[in-house]
Amino acid sequence: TALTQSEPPRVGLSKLFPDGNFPEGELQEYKDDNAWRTTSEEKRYDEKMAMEDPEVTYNNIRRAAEVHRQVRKYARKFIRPGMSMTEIAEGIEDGTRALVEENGLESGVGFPTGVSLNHCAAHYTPNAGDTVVLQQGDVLKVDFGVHVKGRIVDSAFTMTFDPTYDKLLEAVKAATDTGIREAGIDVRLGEIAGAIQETMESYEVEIGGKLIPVKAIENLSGHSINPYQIHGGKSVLLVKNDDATKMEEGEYFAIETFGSTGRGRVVEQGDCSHYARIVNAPNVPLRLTTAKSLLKSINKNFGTLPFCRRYLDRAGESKYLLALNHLVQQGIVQDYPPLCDARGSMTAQFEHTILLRPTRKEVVSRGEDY
Ligand SMILES: COc1ccc(Cn2nnc3c2[C@](C)(O)CC[C@@H]3OC(=O)NC(C)C)cc1
Ligand SMILES: [Co+2]
Repeated sequence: TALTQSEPPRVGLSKLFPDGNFPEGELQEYKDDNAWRTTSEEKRYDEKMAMEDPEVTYNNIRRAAEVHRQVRKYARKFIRPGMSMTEIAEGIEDGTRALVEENGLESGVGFPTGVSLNHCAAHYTPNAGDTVVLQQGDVLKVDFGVHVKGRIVDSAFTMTFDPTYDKLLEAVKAATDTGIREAGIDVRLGEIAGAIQETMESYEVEIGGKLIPVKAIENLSGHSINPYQIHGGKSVLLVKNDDATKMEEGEYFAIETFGSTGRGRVVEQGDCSHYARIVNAPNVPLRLTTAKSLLKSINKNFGTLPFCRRYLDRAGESKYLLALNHLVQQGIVQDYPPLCDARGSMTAQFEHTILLRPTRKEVVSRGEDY
């Protein structure tokens, strides 16, 4: 039996971690008026919870995080200009499904593999027939998810193949680390946003002899994550605001920031690929028989996890577009078109998933790469 991961990655992690214990992420103490948590009653409670049974509490998401680290390590090696977006997305999905030992809704891909290019920041993955090929000068956002028992790790990084936009990537990586450092129990979302924007906008990029300020994208955000629900309802914006909503103990957050050399604002642009069944969707009677059967397939294969058209193809669905658009119109499925800044601008993203544990923050998706 293999004791190390193969290349391409195909060895399930239960074989690499036979005792079922998966590594803890990076630990950060809470700041200021929550620092007391490190040595308090909660500590014993927290440790008791973690020791109680390795499978319980945080072990599921740590298994998902280890899959994420091993797949992205391979992705950063194999993704090269000249590859199609389909080859890139499927290379990541094949690795994820193998390592997480995909098993229905128990474990698998967390959401569609985002491979947004250049001025597009999020929610692009190729549909069948997409012929786009990665170019040398492209700025590629790789945003993919892994889930174990519905606990989703949402983490993303940006890849380039020449140094032109290094300062943009540096700005976004720094802004995301600021967001992670500022996050904490009882911290206001608006405060974190202000700190993110300040870090992001302290950078500029020199393009063709011109200095361009990096802008935080004002209508994108990080978000809370619930079991089987990628967006838990709380948004961590990237620009200063007075949202007094607080982060709470036990919550999971995707801390992601997006920087741009353009407007600093995205609009919906291009064909939709990303969808998700709405949690507590209205139980409207569906007249369209094809919509009824498509909804059954969505519930069976994804539940409320986001999916894309390629995943419907893979599940054996065909000629489903009319039915899918009907489910969107009826408010049963939400569509998420690609989100793009101005043509000619460049956007970058870095993202981690953090756990607000009683005694400390755990950056569960942290790796040696970012
Ligand atoms: C359908 O597949 C997905 C996959 C991930 C998500 C998670 N998410 N939810 N919202 C966003 C995201 C992304 C993909 O992180 C990118 C940023 C985007 O922020 C945003 O729009 N914020 C406004 C509400 C202000 C959602 C759906
Ligand atoms: Co993400």
